[in-house]
Amino acid sequence: MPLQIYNTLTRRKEEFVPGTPGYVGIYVCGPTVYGDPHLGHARGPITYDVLRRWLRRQGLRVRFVSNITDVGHLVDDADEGEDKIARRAKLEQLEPMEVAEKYTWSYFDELAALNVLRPDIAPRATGHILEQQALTQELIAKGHAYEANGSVYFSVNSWPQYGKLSGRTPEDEEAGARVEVREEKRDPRDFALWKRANPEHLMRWPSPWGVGFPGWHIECSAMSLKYLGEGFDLHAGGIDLQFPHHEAEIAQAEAAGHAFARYWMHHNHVLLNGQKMAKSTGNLVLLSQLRGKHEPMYVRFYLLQAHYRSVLDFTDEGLEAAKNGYLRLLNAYREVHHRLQAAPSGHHAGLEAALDILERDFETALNDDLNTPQAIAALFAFVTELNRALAERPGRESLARAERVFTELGEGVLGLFPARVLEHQLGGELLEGLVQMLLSVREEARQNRNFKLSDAIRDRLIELGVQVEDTREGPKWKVGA
Ligand SMILES: Nc1ncnc2c1ncn2[C@@H]1O[C@H](COP(=O)(O)OP(=O)(O)OP(=O)(O)O)[C@@H](O)[C@H]1O
Ligand SMILES: [Zn+2]
Repeated sequence: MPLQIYNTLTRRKEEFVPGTPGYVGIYVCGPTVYGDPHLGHARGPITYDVLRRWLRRQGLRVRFVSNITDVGHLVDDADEGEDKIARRAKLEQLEPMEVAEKYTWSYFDELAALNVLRPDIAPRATGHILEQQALTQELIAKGHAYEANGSVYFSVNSWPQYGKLSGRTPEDEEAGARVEVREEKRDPRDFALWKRANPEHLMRWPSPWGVGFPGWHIECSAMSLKYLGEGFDLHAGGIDLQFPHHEAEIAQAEAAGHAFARYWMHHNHVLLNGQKMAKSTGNLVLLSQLRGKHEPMYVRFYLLQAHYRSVLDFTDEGLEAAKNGYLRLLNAYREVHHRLQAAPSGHHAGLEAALDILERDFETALNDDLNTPQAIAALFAFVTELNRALAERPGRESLARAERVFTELGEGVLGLFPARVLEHQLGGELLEGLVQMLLSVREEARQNRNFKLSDAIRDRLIELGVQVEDTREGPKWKVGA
């Protein structure tokens, strides 16, 4: 069965067919960069990273675009209030651009530690002011936007399709609209494309409507169309963005006459104590905190063990369990690698059959709306069969295939075994072997009453920071005091 994904636009699973054979364009809404990234911020990037790797494995060329919001996102997510970045700049006594730069890098650094591939293009909103103004002008020219006091608003009333993504009706909106509405809006549902800047507003640009700054939603319509073109394949983001952000993105693009994304994916939230993890509420676990305590691959594995469309309530115990599961897979991978070094030529029918099943089940799982928990379950089932086969000393050809499958599916698609982890493990093994070898030479020297040599070995190890303790079970060592 070919790849099916759940398309929020049609509310059902659909076969994913790229608009241009062989090529896929993906746009993912990135963060507003005014704070250190939390665990919730990693879920989308890891989900769409697996999708990207999976599509690449089918031989498709993927252009992956994910933006950085560095202007225009106001504190209350609506059209009033301070800019989130400008507010942080005041608090930290930095330039708004310094804030954006600082948190853009902390975001990318954390994602790199999680083995998330960098986007092909990571456009910043402030670098695309002209494109946003041009789209705003197209909307005014077509009668879907109007200027009022130096701001420009999208006229929701002029676009009956508004609501098609979220399924919200105008009645829902009227009822939900905030009471105090800016008088310059003709309809409470209208949203800003361009905002007049008050004198104290730091981030400001000239425009045909006076000095101001872009609204939050317009950046994504403008930048996705610029880099991926009309009717691009897939747009993704967190479920909280479905309304109003994505609804507005669609309206802006389509009302201006541009075909927009054909598939929409939304990942569900990571929760903490039952509430959405969010910067604005401070209900969060920072990725940097987790990195201080755990190997980042445990975190990646933890997130992939849940399906992206279900909520995930974070707990330390859950992460601990994920660590054990991850190590089970890693140890199996290492064991295969280790056995391969000295195995004689030969095939093992049981192992080959288990590999056939793994490849089939893994593919079925990912093609079913990126079912990563099921793909991981296929890996676990394989490891059980592998351990059984290993007791029968399988030959080189079968072991080599097992290693290749681990590399291609475990690392290539799920991104769970970067070279860093394997080298660390292999480096650790080598170190253990070398120190043990020195300690046994020292033991032998002692038995031969060659104390000069045994003391010299101990002293040299101490100089290198290796502490040796003689216990009843033999010498033990550790690094550090
Ligand atoms: N708890 C979460 N779980 C999953 N995805 C999240 C979570 N929080 C944010 N995201 C996603 O991360 C991306 C960046 O969002 P954003 O910068 O608005 O984060 P935020 O922490 O929710 O900020 P704020 O609290 O200011 O709204 C969006 O795609 C958003 O849906
Ligand atoms: Zn967006």
